[in-house]
Amino acid sequence: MSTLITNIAELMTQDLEHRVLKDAAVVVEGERISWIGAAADAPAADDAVDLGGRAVLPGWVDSHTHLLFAGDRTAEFEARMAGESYAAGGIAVTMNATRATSDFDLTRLALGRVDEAVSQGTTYLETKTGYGLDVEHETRSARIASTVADQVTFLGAHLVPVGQDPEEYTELVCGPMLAAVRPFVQWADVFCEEGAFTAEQSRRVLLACRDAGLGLRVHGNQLGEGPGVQLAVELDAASVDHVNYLAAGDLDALVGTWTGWDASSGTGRRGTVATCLPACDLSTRQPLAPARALLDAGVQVALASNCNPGTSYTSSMAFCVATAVLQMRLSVHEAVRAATYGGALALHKDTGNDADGERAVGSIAVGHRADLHVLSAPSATHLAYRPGMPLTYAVWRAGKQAR
Ligand SMILES: N=CN[C@@H](CCC(=O)O)C(=O)O
Ligand SMILES: [Zn+2]
Repeated sequence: MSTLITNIAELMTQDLEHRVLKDAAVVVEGERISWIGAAADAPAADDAVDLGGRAVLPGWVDSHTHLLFAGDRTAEFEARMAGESYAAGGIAVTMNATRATSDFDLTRLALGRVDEAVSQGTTYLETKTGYGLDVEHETRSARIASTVADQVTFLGAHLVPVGQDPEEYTELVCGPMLAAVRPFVQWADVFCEEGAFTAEQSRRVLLACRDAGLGLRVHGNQLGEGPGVQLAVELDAASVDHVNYLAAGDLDALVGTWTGWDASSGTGRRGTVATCLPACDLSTRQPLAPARALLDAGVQVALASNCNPGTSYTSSMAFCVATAVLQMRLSVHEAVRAATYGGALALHKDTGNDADGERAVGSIAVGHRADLHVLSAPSATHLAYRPGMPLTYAVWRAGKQAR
């Protein structure tokens, strides 16, 4: 079954050539894109959809979320808006509420959040554990996460539960907890920050997870200058996320990871993606991550929602893109790229085609997964020009219309 999607005013492919086509069309066949080009040259297909001059982008790739949680932290948010600072301790409030919730309800809550994200144009997403914080509840979160998200990250090292010895807890994470979650996860992450895990504890967790075959990511430099970025670089992590406070040398270290990468062919030695989380920066009143400086220096950047109940209770990638343009000084093309191709790079899903059956996401090209986001607007510029407006008109996810 093939579908011709035509009368596209602007097709922002985010492919390796950064092509933006005008008056374009796309053909979707099964779960894959089988053709793109000028609408006038489009081949016949079984079915046709006329988009009436709207813009099409790749579906958002949200590479950093925490969707496995119950409860609400409105009071903490209100206190923050009244001048309190964010501190990692709030995670314990969500841990208690999450542990007290049934499997059925935790699944329903997570699925509801995925639906919210998809209805706003997200077509591929990662989510993390990290609100269970014992073997039983981390395993349950990982298992449920594997049924609702495209990729799952083990974040047992999110916070040391109150009353536990940090060293003993770190050993638990590296040993029995890791063994129990392993069947359900692809990645491991640590919150390497004052009040959470030290560099030494974080390194121990990441090395154990790497030995178990997991890819690595780090929550780093969110609340102050710290060792997170350097640790991510040292261990060749796929991404370091937050990056609000970069010390002298952090930017250079990140740049250094990309020296073997050929951006024009998408080949070579991958570096560590800097994932910026603008909705979180605003909700915690932290300085916005220096996305402009990172891009200018040659670092690959992703934008993600960091949807979680503490620091960023939104899955709106459009809000992140608008903020990146309006306040972080990215161009619309750069911001959309970071929220699509950048997320795919961070999740190692930027390559793949018919030959290997592992379909790339985050860009529109033949053989890639048919993940398309149609805007109620003639160009992607409207995402920043009309911030906060409901601009998602239609969504195709793996070739199926999801909205
Ligand atoms: N910083 C660490 N983890 C989350 C927040 C967790 C919470 O406060 O519930 C984040 O990415 O911002
Ligand atoms: Zn996070």
